[in-house]
Amino acid sequence: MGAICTQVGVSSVKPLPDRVKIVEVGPRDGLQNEKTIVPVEVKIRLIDMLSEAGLPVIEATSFVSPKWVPQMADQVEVMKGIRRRPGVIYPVLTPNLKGFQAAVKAGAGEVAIFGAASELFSQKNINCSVEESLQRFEEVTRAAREAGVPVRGYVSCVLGCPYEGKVSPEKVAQVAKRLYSMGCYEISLGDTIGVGTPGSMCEMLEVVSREVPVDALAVHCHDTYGQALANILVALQMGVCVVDSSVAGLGGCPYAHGASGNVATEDVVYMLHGLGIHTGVDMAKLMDAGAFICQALNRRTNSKVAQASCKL
Ligand SMILES: CC(C)(COP(=O)([O-])OP(=O)([O-])OC[C@H]1O[C@@H](n2cnc3c(N)ncnc32)[C@H](O)[C@@H]1OP(=O)([O-])[O-])[C@@H](O)C(=O)NCCC(=O)NCCSC(=O)C[C@@](C)(O)CC(=O)[O-]
Repeated sequence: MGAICTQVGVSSVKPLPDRVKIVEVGPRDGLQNEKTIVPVEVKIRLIDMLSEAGLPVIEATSFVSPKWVPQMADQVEVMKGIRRRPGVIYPVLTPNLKGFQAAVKAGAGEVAIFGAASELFSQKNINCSVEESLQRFEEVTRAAREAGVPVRGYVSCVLGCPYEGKVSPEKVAQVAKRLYSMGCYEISLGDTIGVGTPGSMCEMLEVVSREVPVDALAVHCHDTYGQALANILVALQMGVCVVDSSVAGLGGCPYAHGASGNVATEDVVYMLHGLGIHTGVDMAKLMDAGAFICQALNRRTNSKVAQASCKL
């Protein structure tokens, strides 16, 4: 794999972008796995602090079954309680038509559908095969088109699966292409369990970008093995300009046992600003949001930048 990637890397390295869009997933991916129900006022306050910090996209909640993910059962209250800042997008997860209809009714202006490149993960996460999930997503994208609602698509397990192990880049490309063809404007490639390395990220992106234009791709890295920032940097070098992250590094998928949090937004912003890349994010306000949610959860931050700043 190393040899393949060295070749790919040389031919694919692009100048770093001037600007990167950060998709903040903390209120959804960050909180969905919390065992104790987080009060709705805390979720609303967190989302409002993140919008005040300049995050352009904040994934607010999920319209999934409350039996599957009890932490997201207050989705309607969250959507009604947030102070919508002009220009900020607040997407929500919708696994099927029922979720889509509920999301629109609650005022969602954008939704995300979430598939996987692994059969077993798809079964555990949304109780259906990959093919069945794509058929459900066709229904959602059709309804979304009629309602004028933009749809983002996720592919999970792009660099490895907690149940199947290695996942082929070709399978990732196939699912990403289907989501893109059905109308998703952006495809977020999820390293759900954080096992990827710059080598496997590079190889996967090379294969996927043959099927989906690179400017429609985002990366969504969990930091289980401490590789997330390195993987993001490689993705930027390959032309990706959209990065998902979670304030304070909160999170993990309830159906991906052992997966740690997403890469911390503070750490991504620190790296990007250090590279001279514009994000529109105010680091001080972002740190306040991280401190707020860590205090509310009685949790130490997973952000290295926030940890270092506390020592100053
Ligand atoms: C997809 C289902 C619903 C299938 O679940 P199912 O049990 O197969 O669904 P069903 O159609 O047989 O319905 C069963 C019950 O669920 C209800 N139901 C059905 N749909 C909905 C809905 N939308 N909202 C609310 N309720 C719903 C439905 O009405 C029924 O209620 P009952 O009659 O028993 O009272 C379920 O498996 C589910 O909700 N899964 C969600 C799992 C989830 O949220 N996982 C975490 C997000 S993915 C992730 O974190 C990865 C990501 C995106 O971050 C990227 C990465 O890191 O890789």
